[in-house]
Amino acid sequence: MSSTASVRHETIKRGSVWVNGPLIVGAGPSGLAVAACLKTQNVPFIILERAHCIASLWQNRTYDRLRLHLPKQFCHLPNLPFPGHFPQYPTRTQFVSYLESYAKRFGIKPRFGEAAIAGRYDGTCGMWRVSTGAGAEYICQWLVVATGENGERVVPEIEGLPEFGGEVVHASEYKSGAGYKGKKVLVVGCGNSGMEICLDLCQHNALPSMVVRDSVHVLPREVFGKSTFEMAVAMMNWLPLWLVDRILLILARLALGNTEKYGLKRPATGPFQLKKTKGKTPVLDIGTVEKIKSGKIKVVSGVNKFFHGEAELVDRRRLDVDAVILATGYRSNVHSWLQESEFFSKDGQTKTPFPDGWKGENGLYSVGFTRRGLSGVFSDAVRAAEDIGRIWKEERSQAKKFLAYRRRCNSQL
Ligand SMILES: Cc1cc2nc3c(=O)[nH]c(=O)nc-3n(C[C@H](O)[C@H](O)[C@H](O)COP(=O)(O)OP(=O)(O)OC[C@H]3O[C@@H](n4cnc5c(N)ncnc54)[C@H](O)[C@@H]3O)c2cc1C
Ligand SMILES: NC(=O)C1=CN([C@@H]2O[C@H](COP(=O)(O)OP(=O)(O)OC[C@H]3O[C@@H](n4cnc5c(N)ncnc54)[C@H](OP(=O)(O)O)[C@@H]3O)[C@@H](O)[C@H]2O)C=CC1
Ligand SMILES: O=C(O)C(=O)Cc1c[nH]c2ccccc12
Repeated sequence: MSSTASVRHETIKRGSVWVNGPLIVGAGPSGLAVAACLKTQNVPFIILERAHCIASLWQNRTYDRLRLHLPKQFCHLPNLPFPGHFPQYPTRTQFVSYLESYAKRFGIKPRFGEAAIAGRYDGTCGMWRVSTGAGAEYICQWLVVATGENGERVVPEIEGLPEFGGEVVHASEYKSGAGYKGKKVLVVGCGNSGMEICLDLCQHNALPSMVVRDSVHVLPREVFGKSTFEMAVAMMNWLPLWLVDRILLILARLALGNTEKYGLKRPATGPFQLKKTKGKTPVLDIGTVEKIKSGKIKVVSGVNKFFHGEAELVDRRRLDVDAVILATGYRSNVHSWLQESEFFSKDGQTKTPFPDGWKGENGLYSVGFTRRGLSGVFSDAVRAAEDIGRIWKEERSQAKKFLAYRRRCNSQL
């Protein structure tokens, strides 16, 4: 007994922080949402954030013209709806100001500049131990992973890119097309980022070409003035997913025409089925398809390699290129710091599908790994906080009983 205690004592660093309540890693929408739900139950917590602000994805790694692309009723966090004057699709600035007031309303004060760099479950003491780049170690009974599905950018290694010579940026560094007037810009990737960046470039009189290396589902953001996403969600209550997908593809054909004619080949699996199984988000079009049809945006095949000022495509064509924007997506960073393989899969997503992927073993939780955007964040945060709150209260009442018992025993001595 005493030897175990001394081993434990030795392995716990002098400056370690024992967390009273859960440790939340990440202060994006997910971290803030779970923190707010804990606050409403008076459960204490510590929240770590690697950046120096909340919601760093939204504040630092998105472009100026970005808006939420799902209607606002699918995007607010628990316990605080968006202000009534917000439009149907709030702007990035509005969303950030909502998150700022959310943090303020619930008194959430993240520890900024603290990136989790290592985390593991210590079976000896039955606690999670998380080290940060700032040199601290946090020891906690509950660990909530809220670092996001988009924690790191995906930057492909394409032959010759270092020799290209022109500007190369990832979509997360792109702010606006203002500096690209008259430039031939190759946008690699045709997800929502690539499509919207091309549109932005067009509107700033640049000359964008968009790489579509395989296939993509493009749906109109609205059909007959109604949100396509909202319609899909309503249909899913009554119809199987394959049928919802069929209907959506018919609507897309009516609204956008045959997009395959313009190089936008559709995947064999339907758009929502693909989102569910592979996490690949369909593009919600806000005008890019029109620009492709009018030839203002060129669709090109995959890139083979780069030369100085040029790109060679898979179809052997050569393009003159002034700048490259890699709209090649993001990945989770969970495996770069958390030593765990039961709950999180190799790609840093949770193994159990929605809505049950929020709880692991030994006090491990995840919020925001549902492949369902902000509506998934809402669902996970409420469930995780309720579960932690319940256990927290049970343990506290047991501890209180124990202390009262000790006091009684002491007074009888
Ligand atoms: C351009 C873009 C637009 C989007 N638009 C929509 C939309 O309209 N609707 C929608 O529903 N979803 C949208 N999404 C999906 C988006 O992921 C969610 O909206 C939302 O940001 C998820 O919140 P999160 O807190 O889980 O992740 P994030 O917003 O990524 O927040 C995670 C936080 O954790 C921090 N962090 C990461 N790693 C560490 C670490 N090791 N230690 C400490 N802190 C760490 C990050 O700095 C960040 O602040 C969009 C995504 C992108 C990229
Ligand atoms: N609110 C909004 O309006 C917006 C929302 N978002 C969301 O942010 C998330 C990330 O979106 P996004 O940044 O577009 O990332 P995505 O992962 O959705 O798309 C990445 C794209 O890059 C392509 N790609 C990756 N590597 C290469 C390569 N080596 N060569 C050629 N193409 C490549 C992919 O092709 P392939 O499919 O073949 O792998 C895919 O087309 C999504 O969930 C999206 O919905 C993004 C922007 C705006
Ligand atoms: O924008 C995103 O990344 C999202 O994850 C939001 C979202 C969740 N489910 C969808 C289905 C179609 C388009 C966007 C989304």
